[in-house]
Formats: sequence, C-alpha cells, structure tokens
Amino acid sequence: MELVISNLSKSYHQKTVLDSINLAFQGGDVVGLLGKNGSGKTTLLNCLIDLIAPDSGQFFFNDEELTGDRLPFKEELGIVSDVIPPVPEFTGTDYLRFKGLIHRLDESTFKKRSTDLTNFFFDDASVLKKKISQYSTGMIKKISLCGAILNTPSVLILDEPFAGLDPVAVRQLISFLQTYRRADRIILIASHDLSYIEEIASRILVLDDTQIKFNGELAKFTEQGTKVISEALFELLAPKTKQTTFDWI
Ligand SMILES: Nc1ncnc2c1ncn2[C@@H]1O[C@H](COP(=O)(O)OP(=O)(O)OP(=O)(O)O)[C@@H](O)[C@H]1O
Repeated sequence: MELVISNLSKSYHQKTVLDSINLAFQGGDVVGLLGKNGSGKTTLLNCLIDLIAPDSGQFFFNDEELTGDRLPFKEELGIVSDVIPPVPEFTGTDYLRFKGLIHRLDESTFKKRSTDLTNFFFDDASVLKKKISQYSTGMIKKISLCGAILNTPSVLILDEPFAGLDPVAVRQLISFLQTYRRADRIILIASHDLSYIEEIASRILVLDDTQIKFNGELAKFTEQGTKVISEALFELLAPKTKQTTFDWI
C-alpha cells in the first residue's frame, strides 16, 4: 500500500506555504508530522484530504491518481481535525450513527464498533446522550476519534490529536494507536506533543520554510536514541533570533 504526494504547492495571498513537496508513505508507516507554527502541516493534510485545493500537485493511492470527488479514497480515510468538527447539534450517539451510515456499516458491525470504541474512550457512557455542543474540548476530541476509527480506515489522519486530551486519555489513545497500526495502514499525525510522537511514530517528517527539512526513520532523527526528539527538532529548527537577552526583566 502506498500514498504518494507529487509536486504539491500551495500559496495563500502570494505567500508560499508548500513548495513542490514530494512524499511517499507506505503501509505500516506511523508518521509524526512536525514543524513550527505556520510551517504548513495542516495545509498539507487538508490538501491531501481534499479540503483545500492545492495550486499544483498530484496524489496517488496505490498507483491510482486521485482525481474528481476521490470517493473511493475518502472511504479509506479517517480524519480527526479541528477544521472538521463533529456536528454540534448531534448527540455523541447520533454522530457515530451518522458516521456509520456514511460508511454504510451494517447494524451489527456499527453496534459492535461504536460500543467498543466508546467504552474504551469514555468513562461515562451517559455523555453520549448529550449534544456535542455541550461537550468539553477533550470530549469533542474523543467523539471525533471514535467517529474517525469506526470505518477502520487504511489512512488515518490525526491533526493535533493529543491537544485537549487529559493525560489518561492520551495514554489510552497511544495504546489504541499502537494496536491500530498495521502493515496495510498508514497513520499520519501532525503534532507538537513530541514525547507522545516519540512513543508511536516510526517515521518523522519535518516541514519548514515551504520545504521538507527531514523525512526518515525516528531512530535516524534521534540519532539512535542519543537525543530526545525535542532536542533533535530544536537543533534542526533553532530560531535565528536576534533577541537573546532581556535587560529590562
Ligand atoms: N485560509 C487561509 N488563508 C490564508 N492563509 C492561511 C490560511 N490557512 C493557513 N494559512 C497560512 O498558511 C501557513 C501555514 O498554516 P498551517 O495551518 O498549515 O500551519 P501549521 O504548520 O499547521 O501551523 P500550527 O502548528 O500553528 O498549527 C500560515 O502562514 C497560515 O497563516
């Protein structure tokens, strides 16, 4: 299984965010997509999922170019992103049913998966009867995760999945992803939570200044574990700041 991004470029108002990006992801990859604020991580993922149109570039999934409505590819996708929030008017249960219908899951499959996922991610199942508009930030993230995983996607895209989750929920998500990773699945995770990425990523991708600054194995990035991921990233992206002292403090 392979997902290829070829010559992807995107600018906003004449400011280039991504310049001729070429990438290939293989089944089994758990990719930590890293980079400073505004480096284009969300833009790259949103182009891939067809949420925004790139200026140029092509996408291939298993050698087939993704064109038009890309529906067969979208059926393989699971997405957690703040730019696609779960429908606030729905209860958690309604939202999962809605996702189940979109993916044409039969009743018994839907029931089994939604029950297992909600039992795993939610301590209190009564929350699922409440409208999502009344959920906390972490609860929204959890119901989004349940909805994204319901169709057992072969490409799971998580944009800042740990943000807003309490430490217990983070551990549950990490353990879930460790179970979910498989040779026929790709997991892409954009995150600033480097210690969590270090626990689950097999590959690191760093975007900076419109380009890919690093693309390789986690072990190579951390120089066989001699550096923690935050050190390695800081060395790669250290700011060329002129302001180093605060004599007024
Ligand atoms: N709709 C938009 N209109 C104009 N500029 C945009 C738009 N969306 C993103 N940008 C710009 O594109 C650049 C990349 O933004 P993007 O959200 O992809 O970065 P990011 O790496 O995900 O950042 P962060 O780590 O802060 O979430 C930023 O300079 C941002 O201001």
